[in-house]
Amino acid sequence: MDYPGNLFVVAAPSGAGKSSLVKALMELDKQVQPSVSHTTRPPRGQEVHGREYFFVSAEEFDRMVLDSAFVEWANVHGHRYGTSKAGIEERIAQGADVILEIDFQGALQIKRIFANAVLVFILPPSWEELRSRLQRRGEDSADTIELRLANAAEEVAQAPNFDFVIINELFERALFDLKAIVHAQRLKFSAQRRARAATFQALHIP
Ligand SMILES: Nc1nc2c(ncn2[C@@H]2O[C@H](COP(=O)(O)OP(=O)(O)O)[C@@H](O)[C@H]2O)c(=O)[nH]1
Ligand SMILES: Nc1ncnc2c1ncn2[C@@H]1O[C@H](COP(=O)(O)OP(=O)(O)O)[C@@H](O)[C@H]1O
Repeated sequence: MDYPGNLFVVAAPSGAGKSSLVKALMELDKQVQPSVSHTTRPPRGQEVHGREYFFVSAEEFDRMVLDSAFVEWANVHGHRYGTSKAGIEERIAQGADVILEIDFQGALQIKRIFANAVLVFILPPSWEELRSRLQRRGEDSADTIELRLANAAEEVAQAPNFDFVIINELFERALFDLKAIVHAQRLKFSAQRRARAATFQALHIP
């Protein structure tokens, strides 16, 4: 299905900086809207229900799975996370660009469903820096940080399956790269849509 809006998917190991980059991108580019996922993880300090996530019980998540409410969902670091169909399909159908901050399993599921989705993987500059960012963020217990670091190797191994990889060393540089990717892909897709429409018109295909 070809929608007028575009889907961008950003994945990264925990602490690499994806939430900070996506938030900064949306401040610079008002055409990009967030997809708010549902999760069974409890909220962190400043997180607000409906802003970072919809925080739901395991039972509610089960119900949504049974109702086929998710376009994709996955188990990540011991909790379940899912992207609701309602959250994205209507908006890309109306021409908005939607950005999903999800794990690699979800990203690859999205690419199977929406072949035009643009997958971006964010890498930290080193393992040491990843650990110190998680510690500096100060939102997770030591055990949670260790679990996230232990899972990071498997996640990083998926980077080659993505369309673009950004190393988030200097924040402003990484933000520039993300902005450039979104801008270039948007131009490419809109040129393709125009070319397709012109071809259909020339061939009198309704
Ligand atoms: N598959 C999938 N992954 C998600 C979704 N929402 C968030 N995630 C991922 O779940 C992982 C944990 O997210 P979170 O608990 O917010 O921790 P953070 O990555 O340290 O900020 C991250 O890799 C997120 O990208 C979703 O809807 N689907
Ligand atoms: N380029 C960077 N240099 C230094 N610190 C960064 C950089 N990018 C993000 N951070 C910090 O690292 C921590 C983790 O970033 P966050 O966006 O929460 O990561 P993620 O969403 O990938 O888990 C935050 O405290 C954030 O301010």
